[in-house]
Amino acid sequence: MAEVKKIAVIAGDGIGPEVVGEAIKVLKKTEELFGYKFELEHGLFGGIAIDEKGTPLPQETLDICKKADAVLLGAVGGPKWDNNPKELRPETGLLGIRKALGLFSNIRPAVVFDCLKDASTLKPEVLEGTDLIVVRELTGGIYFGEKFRREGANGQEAVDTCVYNVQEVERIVRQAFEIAQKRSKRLASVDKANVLETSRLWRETVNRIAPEYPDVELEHVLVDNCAMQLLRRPSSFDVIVTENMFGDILSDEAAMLTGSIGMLSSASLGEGSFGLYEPVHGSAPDIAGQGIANPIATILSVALMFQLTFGYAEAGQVIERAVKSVLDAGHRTGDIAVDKSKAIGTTAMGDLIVAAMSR
Ligand SMILES: NC(=O)C1=CN([C@@H]2O[C@H](COP(=O)(O)OP(=O)(O)OC[C@H]3O[C@@H](n4cnc5c(N)ncnc54)[C@H](O)[C@@H]3O)[C@@H](O)[C@H]2O)C=CC1
Ligand SMILES: CC(C)CC(=O)C(=O)O
Ligand SMILES: [Mg+2]
Repeated sequence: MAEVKKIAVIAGDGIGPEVVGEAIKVLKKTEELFGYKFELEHGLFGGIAIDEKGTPLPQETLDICKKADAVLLGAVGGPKWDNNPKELRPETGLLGIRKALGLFSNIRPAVVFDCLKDASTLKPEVLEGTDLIVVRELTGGIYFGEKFRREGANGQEAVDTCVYNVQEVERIVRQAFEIAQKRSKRLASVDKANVLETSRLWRETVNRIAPEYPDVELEHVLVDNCAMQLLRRPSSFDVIVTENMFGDILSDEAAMLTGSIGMLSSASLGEGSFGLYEPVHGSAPDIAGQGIANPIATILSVALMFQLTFGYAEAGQVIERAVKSVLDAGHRTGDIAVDKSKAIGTTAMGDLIVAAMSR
């Protein structure tokens, strides 16, 4: 009898419940195929938690997450709550849950499926062979630094501070080197060391650690140049490691190599095997409730959960193969369809992927 794995399921807002629903079908199919047992416990988070509990991150949701082996998250936020920053600020929402669960590392793979090259704005020959991972520091930097307003000589001023300590840089950089060692052994460290003191500390730390990983070829790339090179030579990148805000921006850019942000999965990890898995995209209020969201990012996040938290490598591959075969067969949600009139909906895409799952 397989050990029961506890998964906290936080569907969230907007398209969150729609895409998470399809990921749950994939979990159930995996139980059937492999005899695994998943115990799902649902928690409220984000706008829906404000509406029902008066706070975006209720203690009981945090407790459900802390008791679980992994968390599956949809997305949170939307105009109803974003317009009132006191209710759903990132600090009390996404940033709060990441910090509370000690998730300092965000792994965002961007893999270009051959059959989706037509969905990208880049030329197919530029995209050829693109398969990269952005490793983003997740609980430090400017998103977590002190922020305040003050009266200046020319009116109100706003201040955001960016702070990194050496230990925060070391742990994410080591993780990135280790990931690179298991892949093509190429690591690009992205910073703005020509301007920012935090980036100088970042680069010094990377250079100090690099000799411990002599088999990994290291390049330093300034973030503005990296934004350009991602479009010019995406396939030359293997693992990119960078600080919180740069990683946030570059991973959305990398999403467009794959054709749509609806394709990008992510894992947020801490020291142990516990992880939070979510699509890179947000709650997409513009398409919520229409049944047209692409569930693939969330489904691929389940594959990451199997690989990185549960050690169910084969089950992860079964999901990835199923996604590929459905796309190869020409099925597309609207975001990746060239001919939008032939696009299928969220549920149909989920059903096709489940039907294609086999050992
Ligand atoms: N992890 C999370 O929960 C995140 C939440 N947000 C929140 O989400 C809300 C909307 O933010 P936006 O800036 O609009 O970003 P977004 O990622 O929700 O949407 C950007 C664009 O991509 C499209 N899109 C996103 N996911 C898609 C999918 N699965 N299938 C097809 N199309 C998809 C949307 O329709 C929209 O046109 C905001 O409240 C924001 O704070 C934003 C980013 C991450
Ligand atoms: C609160 C933001 C940092 C969310 C976001 O854009 C992300 O994590 O990708
Ligand atoms: Mg983002």
